Amino acid sequence: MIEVKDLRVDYDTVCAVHDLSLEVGPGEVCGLIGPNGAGKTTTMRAMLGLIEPTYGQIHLAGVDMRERPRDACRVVAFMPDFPPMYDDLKVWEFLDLFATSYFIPRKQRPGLIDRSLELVGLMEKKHEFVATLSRGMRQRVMLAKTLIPDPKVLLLDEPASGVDPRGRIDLKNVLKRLAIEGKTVLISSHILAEMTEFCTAVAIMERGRMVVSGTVDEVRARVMGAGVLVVEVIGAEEAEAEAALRRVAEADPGASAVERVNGSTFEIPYQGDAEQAAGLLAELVGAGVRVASFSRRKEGLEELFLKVGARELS
Ligand SMILES: Nc1ncnc2c1ncn2[C@@H]1O[C@H](COP(=O)(O)OP(=O)(O)OP(=O)(O)O)[C@@H](O)[C@H]1O
Repeated sequence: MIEVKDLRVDYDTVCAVHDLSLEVGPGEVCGLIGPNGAGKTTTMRAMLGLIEPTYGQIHLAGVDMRERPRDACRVVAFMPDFPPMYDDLKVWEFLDLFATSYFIPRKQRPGLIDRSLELVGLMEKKHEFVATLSRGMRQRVMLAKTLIPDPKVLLLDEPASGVDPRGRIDLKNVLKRLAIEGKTVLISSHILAEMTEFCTAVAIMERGRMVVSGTVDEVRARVMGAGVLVVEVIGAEEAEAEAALRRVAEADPGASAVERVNGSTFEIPYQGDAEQAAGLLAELVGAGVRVASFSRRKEGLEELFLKVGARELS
């Protein structure tokens, strides 16, 4: 678990992080999102104990980074965006080198190396030279290296940059597995669209401040307000269907006025959650509305970020 409270970091005359608070729970993958210079790297460096904050509290898996930095460093691992790699080593040798530097006894190393290679889906490359790997594979080897000491908290700086779509799917699957194992993952990025694929939570920063944070759905609801239900009814009974649709939907406390977007397709601004939307669908069908399709349209993080940015600037 990551708990940051009222963090401030100054570089001489520049205040890079202002009174920032953030909580990320176990099993969560949180995207730390912001434009260049927002303060993402500074926040991560403070969390790793590499920069002394001006003030503020940082707890990683319950350990106070400022009071017990050595213990905190044992529970956290970091993957930088362009990590140095040793091309003339084989993948397993590269991992063995790091396992040695973590003081892992020789007998335990092969098992740990295999486990982390399996987690990132690169077992078949174990005996290949690092030089022969693609950018995406190198990222995954770095991730395997980061996983060797079995950290509870992972900080990943731009892990998807330069990785092709196949590599991103692999990364997404790895992150899912880490979340299932109960790890707490914080990923910094300014590639917003990709974060929608990877993250269960987001923390949006601008000019050193946290603009909004929470699970993707919470942030979406807070920033964007209602989601929208898109309902298509079968055309033949359109007029009747429309009347029934309006009657049922407008009685639902989560719904606002029904709007026809074209022919037989309607949009309903909707505050309710998935459970309530399912209830509304059942009611529509029960009232005889012949529903051809029913979906919840959610805004992507990119729209969210634009909206937050616009609000911040206004
Ligand atoms: N060593 C430093 N000395 C002085 N100012 C710095 C230093 N490092 C960063 N800054 C400033 O602190 C602010 C936050 O920078 P930071 O690198 O944390 O942002 P970022 O969100 O990680 O940006 P990017 O996406 O470009 O990596 C910026 O205004 C930057 O110019």
